[in-house]
Amino acid sequence: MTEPHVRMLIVFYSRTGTIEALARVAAEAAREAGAEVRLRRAREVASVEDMAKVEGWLDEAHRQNALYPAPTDEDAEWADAILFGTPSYFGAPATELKNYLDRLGPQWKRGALSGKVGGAFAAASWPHGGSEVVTLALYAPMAHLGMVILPTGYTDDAMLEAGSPYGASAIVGAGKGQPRPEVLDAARHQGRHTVAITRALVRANEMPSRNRTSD
Ligand SMILES: Cc1cc2nc3c(=O)[nH]c(=O)nc-3n(C[C@H](O)[C@H](O)[C@H](O)COP(=O)(O)O)c2cc1C
Repeated sequence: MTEPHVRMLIVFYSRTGTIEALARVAAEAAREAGAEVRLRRAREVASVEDMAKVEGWLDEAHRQNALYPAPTDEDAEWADAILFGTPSYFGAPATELKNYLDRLGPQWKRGALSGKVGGAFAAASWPHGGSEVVTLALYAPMAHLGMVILPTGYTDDAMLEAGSPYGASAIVGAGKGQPRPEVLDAARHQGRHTVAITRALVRANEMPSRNRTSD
């Protein structure tokens, strides 16, 4: 039997590269599992003047924005599965990512995302710095959009080592740098797992937004 084609959108916001690293390996693993992946970085909403007050922010934004297109509403409609990645900012998801979600009103109205698989992953400086909270916070908009929320659970040892039952999660500490290999494994697992479950729904013809014939 031919495997159904799975389309995955990964939308992330990352200021210093941690979430970017998780998003990249999740995308890589999803592609290896046969999915077509669009990797998109939500754009800044702060003014250039305010960004300039934070060391390195503008440089990182330029670097990452040259690599990843901004997410569009068409990306969300195209996808069968969407993974959202965000840092914890005072225990809440990044405004930049939320701003993308907040532009999906027309899609919500048409039920255009209903039945699509959704998941989230996060990063924080400290073990209790909010990575689980922000992952769960993203479940609410996914529910409003009618998505099939997919936690990772402990479906792989990688989630015991470095994830949470909700999704991959990086603790970066005071310094910056690449996430630990265990964290990258958890993100890879989340990418693969999301493709497997999405593929099953596509195969079962349980992807309402794919079957829609008119608005
Ligand atoms: C405005 C702001 C608020 C933050 N609040 C928290 C926090 O409440 N708890 C925490 O552990 N880390 C906090 N951090 C650290 C970020 O979560 C951390 O730098 C981020 O997860 C790294 O991801 P990135 O490299 O993808 O940007 C905050 C960072 C910023 C800029």
